[in-house]
Amino acid sequence: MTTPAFIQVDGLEKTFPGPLGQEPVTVFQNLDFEIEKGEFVCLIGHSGCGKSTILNILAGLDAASDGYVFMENKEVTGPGLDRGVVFQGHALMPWLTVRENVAFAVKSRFKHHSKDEVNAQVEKYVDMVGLTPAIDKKPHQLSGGMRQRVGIARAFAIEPKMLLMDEPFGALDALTRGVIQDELLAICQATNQTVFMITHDVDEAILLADKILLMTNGPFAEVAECAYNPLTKPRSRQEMHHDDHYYPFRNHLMDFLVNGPSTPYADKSSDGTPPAMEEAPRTGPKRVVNA
Ligand SMILES: Nc1ncnc2c1ncn2[C@@H]1O[C@H](COP(=O)(O)OP(=O)(O)OP(=O)(O)O)[C@@H](O)[C@H]1O
Repeated sequence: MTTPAFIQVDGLEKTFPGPLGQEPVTVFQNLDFEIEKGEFVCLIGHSGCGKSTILNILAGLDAASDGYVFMENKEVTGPGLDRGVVFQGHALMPWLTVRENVAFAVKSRFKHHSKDEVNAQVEKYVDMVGLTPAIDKKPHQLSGGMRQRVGIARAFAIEPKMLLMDEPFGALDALTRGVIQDELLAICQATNQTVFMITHDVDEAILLADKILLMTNGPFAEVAECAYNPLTKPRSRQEMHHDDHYYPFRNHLMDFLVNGPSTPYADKSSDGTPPAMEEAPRTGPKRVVNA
């Protein structure tokens, strides 16, 4: 008998009631996928295909219309502190300092921790995201990137079995985004964290994910492909474009987003070598031959 995956999603479907007098809308259907412990999974797909709804169902914040989510063989039926969620808007409490915001989550998760234990836990994770100098500041005294880091520290500080992130870096400038991606990668590698993350950024997915779920457009969206990241680990933003798989894999993901599903990446090269680059269409001017 095979051991069930850490997260098992079976036949997930979500139908929302339509606006007054209109038919209900099935946003996605027949979703089946698995997440192994310690795996980093990214979900990509166009706006409206239901990515946030899926994440909310995994978090237990929304209910599926059909199908199931199991975590460690137990059905997910509501929110729980075994799952940490990071949204695009960091959702910090503005009247609390960084320390107090993170401590609030730690105290809810570890009810029997002493004051010193809570403090130690808070300081460990605030330090991990490089915010020790700002630990006693309030959110309005921080930049957007710093606030997002607090959200990440808070989610990690409860030591969740699974971290769920909905476009956590979507509102950040490219430089800050890169720095926090590197931090996230380092923390995930150090803690073997299981992560499910939504992103619109193909390079972010290639850098961070072990596997990438590719969703078709809604309504009736489905996961068309589960693409395993062929780039060797550890990956870095600075080096990953030198990996032979980078451009073929990136092109595959971009082609999916532009043209829809095609041959799965794994089937394009069965022997582990990168598939040959598809030749770009020749659009240059035709050579005029003088008669
Ligand atoms: N509570 C709701 N009631 C009715 N329709 C909803 C509700 N929540 C979401 N929807 C619809 O479900 C669809 C999927 O929404 P969702 O936010 O999950 O998509 P998404 O893929 O995350 O989009 P984006 O990439 O733009 O964030 C959208 O068409 C949205 O309008």
